[in-house]
Amino acid sequence: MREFIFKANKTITSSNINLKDLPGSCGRLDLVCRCVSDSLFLSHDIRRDVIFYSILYGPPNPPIAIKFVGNELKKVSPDERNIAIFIKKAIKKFEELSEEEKKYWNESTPGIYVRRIDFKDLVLEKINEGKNIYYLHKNGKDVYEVKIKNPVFILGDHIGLTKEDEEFLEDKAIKISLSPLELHANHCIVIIHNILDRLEYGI
Ligand SMILES: C[S@@+](CC[C@H](N)C(=O)[O-])C[C@H]1O[C@@H](n2cnc3c(N)ncnc32)[C@H](O)[C@@H]1O
Repeated sequence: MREFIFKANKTITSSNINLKDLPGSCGRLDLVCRCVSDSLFLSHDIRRDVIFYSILYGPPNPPIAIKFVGNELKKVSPDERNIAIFIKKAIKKFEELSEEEKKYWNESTPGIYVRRIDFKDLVLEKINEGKNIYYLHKNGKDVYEVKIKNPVFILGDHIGLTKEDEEFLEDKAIKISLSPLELHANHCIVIIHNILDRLEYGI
């Protein structure tokens, strides 16, 4: 199983999503959609061994976490607009829940769940599940020097993680680098998949 957590610092937490303005008024929702697409979709297929989380921290009601489960997804297609429609449905579902219900994962459409949980608590949950946490960062240890097992990969958005998040991860995550260059988060996901695919196929 490969898992990804993408922290979206500015992404809208209301279902009032303008599908014609994902980067602007939706607070870089386009980045979230690209990460969903690149983590879960193959050509004419879905990666069933992937769970992708994004935690949205934009106004008006943060944080909202959305989970995409590869082996349960139905009807979602890889284009940004289609994914944004499903995120809009998930946030609408969230808005209709009671405060108690919001504490747990609630399915909005097949394979897509929504919940109130912050970044740190989600990371702690993953550690409790026995996962290993890898924080993707340009200045980390070279990826080829690290043994990746049972992974959850943490990615920042255009702003990156806060200093506080990084301090929190300090003793919980292995910081790994894919390149000396600053890459887009969705491109990092593609590279990680390729490295792990090649290992799995013994190449
Ligand atoms: C556009 S970058 C973030 C840039 C932001 N200004 C910063 O300083 O963190 C988006 C995310 O991709 C990941 N990333 C970017 N370049 C990387 C690299 N060379 N190796 C590993 N991860 C990288 C990091 O998780 C980063 O937070």
